[in-house]
Amino acid sequence: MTAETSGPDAGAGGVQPPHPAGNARRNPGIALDTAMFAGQAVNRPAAERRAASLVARRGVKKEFQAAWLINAIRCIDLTTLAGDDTAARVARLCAKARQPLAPHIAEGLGAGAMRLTTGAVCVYPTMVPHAVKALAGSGIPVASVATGFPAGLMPLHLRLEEIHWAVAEGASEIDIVITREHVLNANWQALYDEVAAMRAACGAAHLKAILATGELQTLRNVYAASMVAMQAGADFIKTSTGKEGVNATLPVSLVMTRALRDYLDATGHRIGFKPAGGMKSAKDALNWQILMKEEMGRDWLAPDLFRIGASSMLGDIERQLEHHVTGRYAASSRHAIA
Ligand SMILES: O=C[C@H](O)COP(=O)(O)O
Repeated sequence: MTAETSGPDAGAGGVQPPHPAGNARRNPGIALDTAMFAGQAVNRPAAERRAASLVARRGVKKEFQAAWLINAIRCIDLTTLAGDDTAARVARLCAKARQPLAPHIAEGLGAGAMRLTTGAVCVYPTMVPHAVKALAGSGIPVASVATGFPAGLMPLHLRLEEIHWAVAEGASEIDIVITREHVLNANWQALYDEVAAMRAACGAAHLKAILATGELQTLRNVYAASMVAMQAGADFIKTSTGKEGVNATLPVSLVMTRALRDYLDATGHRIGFKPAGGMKSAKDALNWQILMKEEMGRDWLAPDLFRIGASSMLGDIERQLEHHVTGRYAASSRHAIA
């Protein structure tokens, strides 16, 4: 039997207004401690079964779906990471981040007065100045990918310089990529040192560590890389760049949330989670929120601890919400982001 779940903030009196970016109290990191993951085996079939059963058993009641989808919007890092990005495309994306729903939909949902925005806008470094300009006064953070995104295969001093540049241009969140080879060679010290150096380069900007889990070969590696990134001071751990062959999946996300829990138990520090890559549907938005609520609790349903990295999910969410309001579906082209 399906155990349905209520609204995302049902215990706190409805959907909350947007949060400022990042945790109030940042993860300072700890010394590298391989004992926290060395003996950690991960049973893939068990992780797959648990992930499948979570979303199968924990449906979202129809009357609460709109609230969950609105909550997903405030957690989206609205993203464009394409070779043909332009200032004009970024400006259109930022306009969408400021007003993610058409006014008749927001009003129909009773959210017209709520200052609903996406969690952030995420772009390549040279697009940061355009995003900063377009988002001025909105309070919406600009996130920049950096460190040779998506592969990261460039000298460390250049990757750190890229972080400095993006921060100087106004990015307040930096999505870094790790060197996958360090994980594949179990060179934990090298991984720790590079993420710690990146965290230092970020200064006040928050660091999201992209693990590129589709290239880490095993779930055991995913768990270990998650733990090392957190030990080195990551504010968020993020699944994927969106450019790997396999991007965000629920079983991988489950393993990463278990690492978040273990790190919290060991250190008292709350780290955020960002699934990203290939997440396109409103159903994805619901599934990942169910995972967060079941594995981490309601605190991980807010943008200071949960983001969804997506370039093309908002259109489907808007479509579903329009259906909720009007009882019919509009053509998806009517909700194009840019
Ligand atoms: O960080 C965000 C991802 O690059 C977005 O991936 P996507 O284009 O598959 O939505």
